[in-house]
Amino acid sequence: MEVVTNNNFFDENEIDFKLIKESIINFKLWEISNQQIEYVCRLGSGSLCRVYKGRLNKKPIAIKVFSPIRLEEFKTEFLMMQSLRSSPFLISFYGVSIVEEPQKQCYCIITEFCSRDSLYHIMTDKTIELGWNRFFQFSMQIILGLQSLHNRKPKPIVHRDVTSLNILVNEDWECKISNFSASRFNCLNTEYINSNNHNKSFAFCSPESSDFQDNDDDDDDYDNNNNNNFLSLSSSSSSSSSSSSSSSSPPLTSKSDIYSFGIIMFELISRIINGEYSHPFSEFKEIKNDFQLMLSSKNGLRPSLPNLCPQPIEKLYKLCVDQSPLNRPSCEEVIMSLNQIRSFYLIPQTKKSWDKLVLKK
Ligand SMILES: Nc1ncnc2c1ncn2[C@@H]1O[C@H](COP(=O)(O)OP(=O)(O)OP(=O)(O)O)[C@@H](O)[C@H]1O
Repeated sequence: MEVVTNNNFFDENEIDFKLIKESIINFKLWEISNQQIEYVCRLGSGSLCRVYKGRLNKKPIAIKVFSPIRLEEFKTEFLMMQSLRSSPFLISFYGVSIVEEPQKQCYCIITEFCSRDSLYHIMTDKTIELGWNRFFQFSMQIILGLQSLHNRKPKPIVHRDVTSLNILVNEDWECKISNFSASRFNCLNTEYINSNNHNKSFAFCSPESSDFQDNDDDDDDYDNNNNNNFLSLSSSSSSSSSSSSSSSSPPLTSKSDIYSFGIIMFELISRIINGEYSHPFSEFKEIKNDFQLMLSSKNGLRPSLPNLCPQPIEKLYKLCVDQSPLNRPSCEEVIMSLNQIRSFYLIPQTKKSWDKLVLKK
């Protein structure tokens, strides 16, 4: 019998699933038997997975099923989720499971279920009325979620794919930051830029995301200035994506997440004042593809807020999407600002004039 020696070729019958499972750190610790899970219906699908609603011990859950070719993404998301510290504004992680099919094993991440879908879905639903109270509530919850990532000890986490699609909202209208599969800590290398997987997120990518020059020295200065010690997959995971060394990656830090938060502010503000959702950058008809979008944001172009936007909110938005990461506020500063602006809004005279700006159906 001919022996096939090419490593790229394998007979599916010979895949040792047990070995794969054992190679995933802490899998057994977090494993939930598939028999305990009841599947209810399909919720949606992303670029990496299919998502189902299910039940575990009668409690509603979301089951994110990764196809076998997405094993690396599964490992990344699993690594991130097990290292999250509990926060009401981060999606709660319950465990992992395996769906067994003949010659095929799909790995699943089990999380809490968010019945109102994503913040994006809420903003695009014209039947939902959004006013300034929701603006303050959602913005505060998102920034508190980010703060718990950025302040994680001993190693902080940068999400790096903060978009309104990745903010899920539960029955009680609480925002939960989710989808950590893109939280590769060296994500913005060429592989990421060229990937179709994340094409929805370009409008949320900070301008420094498209830097490719080797700027190790800058990285050091930047990290010193920001007291950053961000968890890096290159040191904490065996993921293949980490092999592209951080030496050629731009200095992406918590301030990249703040930029993305600023773009979510734009989405909320324009939805509240205009009464309908506008995609960030969609006003610029000359921008036809993601490359042009990245180039334009690198050249300082930003989605423009409605003319009537209250000035303190506009000021905070502009700071968050500042060209220089160093000028962008930290989560603590955003929280302080939001609290001050909200107190100002609650003064009856201000409230009356700001509420007049909200377009009601
Ligand atoms: N916990 C949850 N509760 C309710 N719906 C969820 C939950 N998790 C995911 N979904 C739904 O499934 C969709 C896809 O999930 P998710 O964004 O995690 O997939 P993905 O493949 O990682 O996405 P992307 O294409 O951004 O990489 C979400 O937009 C949402 O509609």
